[in-house]
Amino acid sequence: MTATRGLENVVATTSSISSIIDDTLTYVGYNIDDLTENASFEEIIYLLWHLRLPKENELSELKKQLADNMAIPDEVIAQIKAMPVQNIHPMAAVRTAVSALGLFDEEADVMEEEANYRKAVRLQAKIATIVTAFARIRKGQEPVAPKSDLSFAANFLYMLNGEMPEDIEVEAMNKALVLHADHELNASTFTARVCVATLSDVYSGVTAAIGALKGPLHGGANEQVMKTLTEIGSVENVESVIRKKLENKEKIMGFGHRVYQQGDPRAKHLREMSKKLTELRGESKWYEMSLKIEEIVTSEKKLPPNVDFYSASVYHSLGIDHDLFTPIFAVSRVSGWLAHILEQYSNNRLIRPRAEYTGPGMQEYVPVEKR
Ligand SMILES: CC(=O)SCCNC(=O)CCNC(=O)[C@H](O)C(C)(C)COP(=O)(O)OP(=O)(O)OC[C@H]1O[C@@H](n2cnc3c(N)ncnc32)[C@H](O)[C@@H]1OP(=O)(O)O
Ligand SMILES: O=C([O-])CC(=O)C(=O)O
Repeated sequence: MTATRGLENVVATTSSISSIIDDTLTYVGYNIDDLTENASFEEIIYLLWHLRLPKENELSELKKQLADNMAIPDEVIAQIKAMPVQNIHPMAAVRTAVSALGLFDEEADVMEEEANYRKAVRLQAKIATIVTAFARIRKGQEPVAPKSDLSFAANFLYMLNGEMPEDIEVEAMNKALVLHADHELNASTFTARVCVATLSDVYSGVTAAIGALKGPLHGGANEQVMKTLTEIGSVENVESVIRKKLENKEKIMGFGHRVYQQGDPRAKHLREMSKKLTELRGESKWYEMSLKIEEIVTSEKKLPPNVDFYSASVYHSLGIDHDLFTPIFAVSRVSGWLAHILEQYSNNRLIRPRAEYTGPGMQEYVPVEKR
C-alpha cells in the first residue's frame, strides 16, 4: 500500500453535482460563467439539490421556504449571547451555533429522504441568520429579523447592517454566493461526506464541514488575503513585501489550487466586481494592490489567484468585518455541502480508506515499572 499525499488526484466518489474538467467549473453541467452572470443564489440552491434548474413556481416555493425558516430558536440566540464573543473567531461561533441548531430540530435524527430535505432548507436559511446575529451581538446590537420579500443575498446584507442594501451591493453579494456554492470534492465537502457516510445526521455533517472550511489553506484564506493587503497598505509597498514573502518561501494567500492548472475561473468575476466596487467607494487602492500582487505572483511562481483572492477586496468594499469573510463562504457553501450530503445518503457506503503504516515494527510490551 502506498499513500498519496493529500489524496492528490485520487478519485474518491462519483457525483452529479459539480465538475472541474480542463479548468472549467460547472454546476450540474451549467458553466459557472453563465450562472454567475444570470442566476440568483436561490436558483443555484435548487439546482444543486434537485440537479435541474427550477421552474418559476418551484423557485417561488423555495424562496418562501427559505424566508419562512430564517428565524433561529431563542435558545440559540441566547447561546450566542453567552459566548465570549469578543475573543472568538466567528467561524468557531458559527460551528457551535450550527451544531446547537440540531438540538432544537425534532427531526435531527430522522433519516428519511424528505426529512433530510426539510433539514437542508432549515439549515440553509438559518445559517445566514446565525452569522448576522453573531456579527451584531458582538457589536452590542440586537439581531435584525429577515424581511420575507427580500432575496437571500439582500436579506443577508439587511440582517447584517440593519438597513436596506444598495442594488450594486446585492448584485455583488449574489454573485459571491453563486460563485462559492459548490466545488466538487473540496476539503470541507469531503469532510461532510465522510461524516454522513457513517449515517450520522445532517447537522453533524455540516458542523464538521464548517470546521474544515475554517482553515487558512481552504476557506480561511479570504480573511488572510485581507490581512496581507492591510499589511502592505499601499500600491508602492506591494513589490517589496511580496518579493520578500516569496524569498522567505511564505505562501501568498489566495493563490494556488490543488485542481486548477491554468487558473480558477471564479477569480475573474470577483476581480471585475472588486474593480467596480472599490472604484465606487473611492478606495481603488485595494483593487490596484491586488492586481499588482497578482502580476508578481503569476510571473514569479506561475500561480494564478483562486476564488479567495479577489473576494477579500469585494467583501471589504461591502463594509464587512474581515473575520466574517469565511463565515460568508460557509453561508454559500452550505448549499453545496447539503447537496453532497443528500447525494451521499442516496447511494451510501462507509468512507474508510487505508493508511500506509510508517511506525516501528513489532514491539514487545514492557510493563510500566520496567520501562
Ligand atoms: C476555496 C479554497 O480553498 S481555494 C484555496 C485557498 N487557499 C489558499 O489560498 C492558501 C494558499 N495556497 C495554498 O496553500 C496552496 O496553493 C493550496 C493549499 C491551495 C493547494 O495546495 P497543494 O496542491 O497541496 O500545493 P502545495 O501546498 O503542496 O504547493 C506546491 C508548491 O507550490 C507552492 N505554493 C502553493 N501555493 C502557494 C502560494 N499561495 N504561495 C506561494 N507558494 C505556493 C508551495 O510552496 C509548493 O512549493 P515547493 O514545491 O517548492 O515546496
Ligand atoms: O476545491 C478546492 O480544493 C478548494 C476550492 O476552491 C473550493 O472549495 O471552492
